[in-house]
Amino acid sequence: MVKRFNDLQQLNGEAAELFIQTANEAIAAGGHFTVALTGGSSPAALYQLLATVPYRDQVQWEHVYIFWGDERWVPLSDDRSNARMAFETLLTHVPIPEEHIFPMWADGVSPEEFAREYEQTLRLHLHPEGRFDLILLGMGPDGHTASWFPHTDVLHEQHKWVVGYYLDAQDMYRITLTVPLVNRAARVAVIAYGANKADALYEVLKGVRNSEQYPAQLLDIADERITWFVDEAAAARI
Ligand SMILES: O=C(O)[C@H](O)[C@@H](O)[C@H](O)[C@H](O)COP(=O)(O)O
Repeated sequence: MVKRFNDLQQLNGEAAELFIQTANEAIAAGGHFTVALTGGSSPAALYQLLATVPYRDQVQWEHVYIFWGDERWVPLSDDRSNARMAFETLLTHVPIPEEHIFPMWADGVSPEEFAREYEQTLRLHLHPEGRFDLILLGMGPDGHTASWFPHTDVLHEQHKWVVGYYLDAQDMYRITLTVPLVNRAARVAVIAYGANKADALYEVLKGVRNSEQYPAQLLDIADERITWFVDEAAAARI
């Protein structure tokens, strides 16, 4: 479903409520909550909100396990790191055990080998079939999500859960969860706001099927399991 907001504070408030509700349901049902965070700039305000009262006190952080949907292959100290942004806005401000946080970065290993190791870690923590309780995503102006960039091979990966690959367009390696793993999640929340997302949002939600060009079209899960949190500027064409 698509939730449209005039006000970003309200958008982030409702996204925070979804995070909290999903966490509490998962913890009540199975004792822990597995979530993959997104990077980019859009989720920063949501993460800051989750780190503040009253939201922060509504999550049993000791039962939360943090992964990432994708990452730029850079050290955690690099200001391009998605993990760094999450630590600065959320993870250092809530009582989550350090051993419950799994950044997509390691020194001294290739991105490809890291991806294989990260997949093994996921197999230890996710429900047997590899189902996250929640995956947070953003969407680029080009219609990419996670690190599913247009015309890349990762769009066609149907077996691996995690892939590390060199992204020519950005001259950097990326680590990303794959399409089948994301589409298996119990819930997905996509945060996309700003006028620069309007064309891509139209193509992804209403346009002709062209997932090579608009990879977020690959988010092919039942409507009640995915929520798009968009502002009116991004929703101008839908
Ligand atoms: O590593 C990344 O860049 C993100 O994971 C990426 O998929 C992001 O969600 C989109 O690029 C939107 O980014 P903005 O929120 O900054 O527009």
